Amino acid sequence: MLNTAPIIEASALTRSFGGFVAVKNVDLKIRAGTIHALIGPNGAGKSTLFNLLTKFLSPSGGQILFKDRDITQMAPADIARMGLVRSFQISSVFPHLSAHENVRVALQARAKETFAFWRSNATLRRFDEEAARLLDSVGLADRAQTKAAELSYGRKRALELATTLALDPEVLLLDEPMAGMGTEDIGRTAALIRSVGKGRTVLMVEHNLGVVSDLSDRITVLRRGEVIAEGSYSEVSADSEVRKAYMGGSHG
Ligand SMILES: Nc1ncnc2c1ncn2[C@@H]1O[C@H](COP(=O)(O)OP(=O)(O)OP(=O)(O)O)[C@@H](O)[C@H]1O
Repeated sequence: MLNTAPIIEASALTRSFGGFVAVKNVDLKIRAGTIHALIGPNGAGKSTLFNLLTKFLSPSGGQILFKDRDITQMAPADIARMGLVRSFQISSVFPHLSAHENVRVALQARAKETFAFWRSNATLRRFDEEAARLLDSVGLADRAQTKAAELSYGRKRALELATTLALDPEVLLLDEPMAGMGTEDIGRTAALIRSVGKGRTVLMVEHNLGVVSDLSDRITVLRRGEVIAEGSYSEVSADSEVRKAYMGGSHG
């Protein structure tokens, strides 16, 4: 799997804010079918790099290829349509709709683009069945009729994942999926990411190194906007530069 072709390939990716270079000449290959994590101390440039790859920020220089197509100048909605979908911090959940309705809305939004006759009863039934299947896959079958606003934090995020999966992404981009979660939700969400990662590519920024070591096939470590190491968890955690970066804490 680690030898599959890169599905995302960034070269010499750079982003400056005024005179400050937050991401500097980053070369990055995300291989198809892998779970790939971006880590590094605070201020290392992880969020900036993630925002560049998901097209929430424009690069100051460099290039991003997705399945060999140049997406450097494309908008987030366009790359989402191509199968590169970002979850957690943007996917919207409607608080007053039930979990089931939220997933159905996401399924309908996707179908609208492909089927002209999506309102037929048979199609609506299919949406209901598919929504139930997706809720089940994220462990929310017994909360299907609960309003999103009434779900616990961890379950809300599981619902966000279900609405993202409704778009059937080829690449799932997760921005700190464990942020703000307690131990129990972390365990459940990690299992969820592993299961939805089967047959897809996952790129995540994550601070919880236990989760990173548990889930990731490959890890890229950033410090001060540059890649300082890449490899498996055991490789990067044995790297002296990585150790130094983490010892340096927030000054990384
Ligand atoms: N919009 C911006 N304007 C100015 N500077 C920015 C902006 N966004 C990020 N930076 C700076 O770029 C550097 C990298 O920030 P970034 O948020 O990408 O790091 P990070 O690795 O995600 O950090 P953390 O782990 O704390 O979230 C920081 O020094 C930050 O202050």
